[in-house]
Amino acid sequence: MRSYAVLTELAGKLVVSCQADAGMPLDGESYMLALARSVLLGGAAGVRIQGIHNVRAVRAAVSVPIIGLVKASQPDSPVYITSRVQEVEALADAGADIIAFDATDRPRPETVPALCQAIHARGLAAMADISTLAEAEAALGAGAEVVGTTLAGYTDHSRQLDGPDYALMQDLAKRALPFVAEGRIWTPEEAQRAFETGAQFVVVGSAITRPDVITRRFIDHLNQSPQAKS
Ligand SMILES: CC(=O)N[C@H](C=O)[C@@H](O)[C@H](O)[C@H](O)COP(=O)(O)O
Repeated sequence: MRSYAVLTELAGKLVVSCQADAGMPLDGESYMLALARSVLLGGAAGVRIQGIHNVRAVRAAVSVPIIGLVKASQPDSPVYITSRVQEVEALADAGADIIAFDATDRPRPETVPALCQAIHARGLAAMADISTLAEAEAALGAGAEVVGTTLAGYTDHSRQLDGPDYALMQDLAKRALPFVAEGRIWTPEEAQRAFETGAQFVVVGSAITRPDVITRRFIDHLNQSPQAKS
């Protein structure tokens, strides 16, 4: 496995995912750039950015590491995070330093080794988004530098949890497999626990950059309280 300076640079640090679903009010490159600049002001060491135009816009303005990905639904396949070599090429052209791709064990348009090879051919680091230990082992065996717990709870065959999947992190740590903690991390304490469990770095998204989701959590909680107005 090659070593990538960008992974060393992020070790022990917080990366913030800046994403908006298609059609949401923050869906637009100027908004993504503003979010990226804001989280960097707050001390994020890097950003995770979805979409070619967003990666290009953020790359032009910031020098921190960018984890790039493309979300695109595929015909006859449930995978939607970077699943094609042509997406890898476009992310590399746009200036990503690390490319995140779906490495789950599901029908896919192109294989995990083919994606890793395409990422490495551009001199970039491969971050395999996985949902289980077996997927992590397969992806690292196929050449990925690091796995992300990103898709734990988002495949039918993985543990469905409300919070971060620490059991998966522990399994990865026990086997000394390099991993990034990502997915449903809502508090600084949860991020700290992920580091204590052995994460190389931690990625937080919704808790910082999705005001609609954050607001909904407040509303849902308040609606459950006896004082709530119906
Ligand atoms: C499952 C999936 O599609 N995850 C996506 C991956 O890029 C993003 O929608 C998440 O926001 C990101 O993983 C960060 O996670 P959280 O927002 O829970 O902190």
